[in-house]
Amino acid sequence: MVKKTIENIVQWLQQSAHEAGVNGLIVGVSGGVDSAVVAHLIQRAFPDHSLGVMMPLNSNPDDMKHAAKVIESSGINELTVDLTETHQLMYTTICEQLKQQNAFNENNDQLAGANLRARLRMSTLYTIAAHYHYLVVGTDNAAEWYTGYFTKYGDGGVDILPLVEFTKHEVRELGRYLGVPDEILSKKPSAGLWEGQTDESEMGTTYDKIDAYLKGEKIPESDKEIIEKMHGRTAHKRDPLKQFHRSGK
Ligand SMILES: Nc1ncnc2c1ncn2[C@@H]1O[C@H](COP(=O)(O)OP(=O)(O)OC[C@H]2O[C@@H]([n+]3cccc(C(=O)O)c3)[C@H](O)[C@@H]2O)[C@@H](O)[C@H]1O
Ligand SMILES: Nc1ncnc2c1ncn2[C@@H]1O[C@H](COP(=O)(O)OP(=O)(O)OP(=O)(O)O)[C@@H](O)[C@H]1O
Ligand SMILES: [Mg+2]
Repeated sequence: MVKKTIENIVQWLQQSAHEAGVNGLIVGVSGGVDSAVVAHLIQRAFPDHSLGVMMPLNSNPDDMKHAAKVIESSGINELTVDLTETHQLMYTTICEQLKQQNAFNENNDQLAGANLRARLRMSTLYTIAAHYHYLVVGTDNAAEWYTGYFTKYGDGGVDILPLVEFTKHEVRELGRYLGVPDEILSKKPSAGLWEGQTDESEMGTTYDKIDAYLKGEKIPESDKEIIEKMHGRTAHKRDPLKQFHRSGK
C-alpha cells in the first residue's frame, strides 16, 4: 500500500516536471520529517536532478545535523546557503525605518521576523531553481494546509505540493518506508522560526488531533474549535485568487 502510494507520488513528480519543461526539482531541507520525505521522493523521481538546500538561520545545530543526515539518507545533491547575516541585516534595516516612523510594533516583532525567515528561504529556493531550471517543491501536509499553519509566500510559496493530501501520521509512514532516519521520524515538529518553537505548543492542539479530525473522527470540542478557527482565519492563504477585486467588467 505505502509502496504503491510512493510510486504514484514519484510518477506525479516526474509528470509535473515534464509538463513544466524543467530539468528537475528542488526542496529546502530543514531536518524535519516533512522535508525529509520530500527529499527522498524527489531523489527517487530525479536521481541526478534533485537538489536539497540547507538554509541555516540562527538554526538549532541539531536541526542542521538532521538535515545533513537527510541529504545522506536520500542521496540527493546538496547546497548550503547560510541566511543568518542576510536576515539580520534586512530585518534590522526595516525595523530602524519603522522606529523612525514610530510604527515599530513590539507585539508583532517575533512573528514578523519569523515570517521574513520563511520568505528569505523561499526567495533563495527560487533563485537557485532559476539557475538549475528546476521546480520548487513544497512540504506542506494535510494538517498544515487545513489549518493554514505556514507562512503565506514563505514556505507556502512553492510550485508543487506532493504531501498536501497526507496527514502528519501518513507522512511519517511514508518516511519510514523511504528510509528516513528514526531520530527524524520521532522528533517534535518545529518551524524553527524562534528558539524553542514547536508546532503543537504554538497551535494549542496536536497533529494527532488534527489528523483524527481530518479523517472524520471525533475529537474534543476545544480542539475542534482551535482547528476551525485556524482554518477560517487562513482561507486567504489557500485561495489567493479569492482576494482579487472583480468588478464584473
Ligand atoms: N482575510 C485576509 N485576506 C487577505 N490577506 C490576509 C487576510 N488576513 C490576513 N492576511 C495577510 O496574511 C498575513 C498573515 O499570514 P502569514 O504572513 O502567513 O502569517 P501568520 O499566519 O500570522 O503566521 C504564520 C504562521 O505559520 C507558522 N509557520 C510558518 C512557517 C513555517 C511553519 C512550519 O510549520 O514550518 C509554520 C508560524 O509559526 C505562524 O504561526 C497578514 O499579515 C496579511 O498580510
Ligand atoms: N533551515 C532550513 N533549511 C532549509 N529549509 C528549511 C529550513 N527551515 C525550514 N525550511 C523549509 O520550510 C519547510 C517548512 O518547515 P516545516 O517545519 O513545516 O517542515 P519540516 O521541518 O520539514 O517538518 P516538521 O514540520 O516536522 O518540522 C521545510 O519543510 C523546509 O522545506
Ligand atoms: Mg520543521
